[in-house]
Amino acid sequence: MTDEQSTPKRRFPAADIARVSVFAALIAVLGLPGALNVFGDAVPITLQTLGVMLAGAILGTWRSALAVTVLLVLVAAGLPLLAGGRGGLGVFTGPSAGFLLGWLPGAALTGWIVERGGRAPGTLRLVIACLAGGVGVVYLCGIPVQALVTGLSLGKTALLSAAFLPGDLAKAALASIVARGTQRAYPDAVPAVHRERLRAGG
Ligand SMILES: O=C(O)CCCC[C@@H]1SC[C@@H]2NC(=O)N[C@@H]21
Repeated sequence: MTDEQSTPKRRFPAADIARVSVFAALIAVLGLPGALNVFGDAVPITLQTLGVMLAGAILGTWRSALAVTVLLVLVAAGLPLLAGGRGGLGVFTGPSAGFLLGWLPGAALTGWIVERGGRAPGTLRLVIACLAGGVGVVYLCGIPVQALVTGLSLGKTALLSAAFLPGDLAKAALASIVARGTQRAYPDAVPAVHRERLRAGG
């Protein structure tokens, strides 16, 4: 019997715990440059969305969702891990709460598209994934909550959120380039389901 046959497969190997922790930490570190508040106190421009896209694109669906969950739990517990050194339960009732919570499904969808979505070749699939998850889903969760909390109309809030687009498009492009480089340099670091596609040239 080989070692592989005799050792029971762990549901969550140490390497995955390490990857999830590293990306939760990366999202936190990307908050260090600070928050740019273009609408007074409402929703800041932050580099942390780059970390969310990178987590989805490199870790895949479940691991990226877990990385964002770890970050959000630490934030809820009061750690000042959001851009500008914010944390605590209050941020989940503020104008940016929907965006913040949207990071979770946003990262997961990014990962899902990278792992399983469509037939688009590697880099294009990464760009589509980052745009759909890291921008589309995050805005879909964020804009209605911001409208509700601020009392502005949905249309006005959506219009205001257009200010995030140039930065978020640049982050999606950067995340795709970095993720593609990571896939090539460390094929064993990407989720198994996606590794098969990479081997097949996807
Ligand atoms: O720090 C927070 O309270 C959450 C910030 C959410 C920022 C949103 S995410 C999408 C959009 N892009 C940005 O750079 N900022 C907003």
